[in-house]
Amino acid sequence: MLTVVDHPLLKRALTTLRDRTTPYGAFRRTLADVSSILAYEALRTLPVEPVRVATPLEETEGDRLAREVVVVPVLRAGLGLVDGFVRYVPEARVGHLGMYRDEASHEPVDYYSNVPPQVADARVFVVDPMLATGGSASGALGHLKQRGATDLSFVCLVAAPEGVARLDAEHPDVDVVTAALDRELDADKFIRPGLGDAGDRIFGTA
Ligand SMILES: O=P(O)(O)OC[C@H]1O[C@H](OP(=O)(O)OP(=O)(O)O)[C@H](O)[C@@H]1O
Ligand SMILES: O=c1cc[nH]c(=O)[nH]1
Ligand SMILES: [Mg+2]
Repeated sequence: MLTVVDHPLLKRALTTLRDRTTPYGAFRRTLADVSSILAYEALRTLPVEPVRVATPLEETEGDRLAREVVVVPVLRAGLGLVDGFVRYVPEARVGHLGMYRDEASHEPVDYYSNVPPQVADARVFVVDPMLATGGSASGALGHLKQRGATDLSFVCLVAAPEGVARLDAEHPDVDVVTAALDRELDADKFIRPGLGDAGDRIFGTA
């Protein structure tokens, strides 16, 4: 299932991120704000279970999270979406998957993996700002399923129709949450209108 999050503050922030004149410091700060809004929406489906709590006046029923949360950024750009998740769920574990997209073939190349064993029993959120061809996201989700994950969501900032279709075909069980569904991929497999190379814009490497 695809959810395009609709919020005026998210729309304004996304416009700042699309703007080619936004410098990387402001880009990073704005992406941290965006990560809170996306995390808030993506975490909406977390299961809770009852717990007794004593107020200063009496005992009553409350809620606690029923499952562990694991957040897995796809390096590098996914790091920009971790803040919001760990702000709301400070006890969340964070795994890392290193992948870059080969410039000629556009296929993802794996270079790092450090995933907590608890993924098998956790609600797992894979985060990466850009879902373009879907190769990186599909590879990341496949890797986590091999490690035992069964309850996965993919959270991004900008999605291309081609990437959404690929996840739908290869990982129909995974919910996708995005701030925007853009028009198309160009000949270089960049998202149009998009925001350019997310990693370079976050880290100032262009
Ligand atoms: O859907 P795809 O076609 O696979 O493209 C999306 C991937 O490309 C970008 O990463 P990039 O390869 O630029 O690495 P970086 O984060 O280190 O910049 C982006 O952050 C995704 O991981
Ligand atoms: O538009 C795109 C496509 C892939 N990766 C990016 O960072 N941007
Ligand atoms: Mg990049």
